[in-house]
Amino acid sequence: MTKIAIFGVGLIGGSLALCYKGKPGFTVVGHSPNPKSVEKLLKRNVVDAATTNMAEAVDGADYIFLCVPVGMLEEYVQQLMNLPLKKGCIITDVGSTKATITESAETIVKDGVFFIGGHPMAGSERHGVEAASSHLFENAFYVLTPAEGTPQAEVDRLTELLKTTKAQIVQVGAREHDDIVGAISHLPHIIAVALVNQVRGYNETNPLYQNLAAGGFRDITRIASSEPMIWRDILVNNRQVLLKLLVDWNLEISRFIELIENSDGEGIVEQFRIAGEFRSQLPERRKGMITSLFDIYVDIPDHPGIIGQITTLLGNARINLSNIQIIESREDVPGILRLSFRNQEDADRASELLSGPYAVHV
Ligand SMILES: NC(=O)C1=CN([C@@H]2O[C@H](COP(=O)(O)OP(=O)(O)OC[C@H]3O[C@@H](n4cnc5c(N)ncnc54)[C@H](O)[C@@H]3O)[C@@H](O)[C@H]2O)C=CC1
Ligand SMILES: O=C(O)C(=O)Cc1ccc(O)cc1
Repeated sequence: MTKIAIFGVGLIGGSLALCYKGKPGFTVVGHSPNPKSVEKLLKRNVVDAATTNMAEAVDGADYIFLCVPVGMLEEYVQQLMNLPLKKGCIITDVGSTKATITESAETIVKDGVFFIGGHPMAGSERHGVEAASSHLFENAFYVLTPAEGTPQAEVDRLTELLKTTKAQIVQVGAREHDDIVGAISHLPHIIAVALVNQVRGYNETNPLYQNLAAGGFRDITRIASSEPMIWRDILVNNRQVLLKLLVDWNLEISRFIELIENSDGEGIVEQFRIAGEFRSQLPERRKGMITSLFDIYVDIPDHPGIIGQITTLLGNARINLSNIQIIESREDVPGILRLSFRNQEDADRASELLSGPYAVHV
């Protein structure tokens, strides 16, 4: 029996637990310092066992996943090293930053125990075990950042274990990871929050801002709803990278100020053109940092109750809808409904189910 211990059974820890729970040959133990959380984990059936006792959680564990906020990782590794761990046990984490924990854990971990940094590059703005899903990591990258001294055989062992998540496992240097993820995930979270707060300020004197802010504004600011404590730790931890990125961001904004000041239409067109060209080369349909949802479009006649009918059909078939949006609905034009799913399988099943009664476009 392979024993997996998970510390911090929230969105990511809970999703990992669900990947292994019930699979033959695995037993999953969750840890929380809070007895109420332990009760909740057992009631929700995401783990085989749960405890507030660290020693009990790691007793005989083959793998230990640290899924707590980034600021707590080092302390957890230190506490684990004061406990009797099984020889050959691999400790890994899921933190969104990798340089500091990979470097500090290398100096803390010893005696036949290994630490290998990890970052599943999938998630959402939601948090807590309620938002966990066994499908979360499917088709996403899962980065491992082993320190130089870590034997490749141990990295291979963890890679093999992680195949169950259906993620694509890749190895990247910890510092390189933080540079890249700083640019494609941490900076966008800052920008989304700053943009929402800018509009929130205008809205104080004119509530029409909020009423009209739909569609694109909602889409690009979804990640502004992320869990504050998780992001406090990420931004503070990756501060050196982020300070450089924010300087570059200021340069990008200054460029737009200049283009607009000069009514430089050609320059603006050029900025959109080069951005569009680069963006069109980004991998599609691969779950990334800013999770792509799997969308289908349904033509709907404009009559009352239609949305209820569609969501009931999906619910009866146990297909999880993650978002729903009416794109167009005027008297003279049939409406288009955008239905978003968390994975391709759900999108395909929904498409098949709905294409009987409705016209569906993928
Ligand atoms: N949210 C996301 O989309 C992603 C997050 N991550 C990383 O995963 C880790 C966990 O984040 P999420 O699962 O999103 O957050 P979450 O809030 O859903 O889960 C965090 C877990 O840690 C526990 N926790 C929080 N403070 C604690 C404390 N002081 N002592 C003990 N336990 C504590 C919480 O009870 C919860 O079980 C973070 O390190 C984050 O950087 C990685 C990939 C994606
Ligand atoms: O919600 C989204 O689109 C995200 O980008 C989620 C996310 C948050 C933190 C990570 O380290 C990885 C992924």
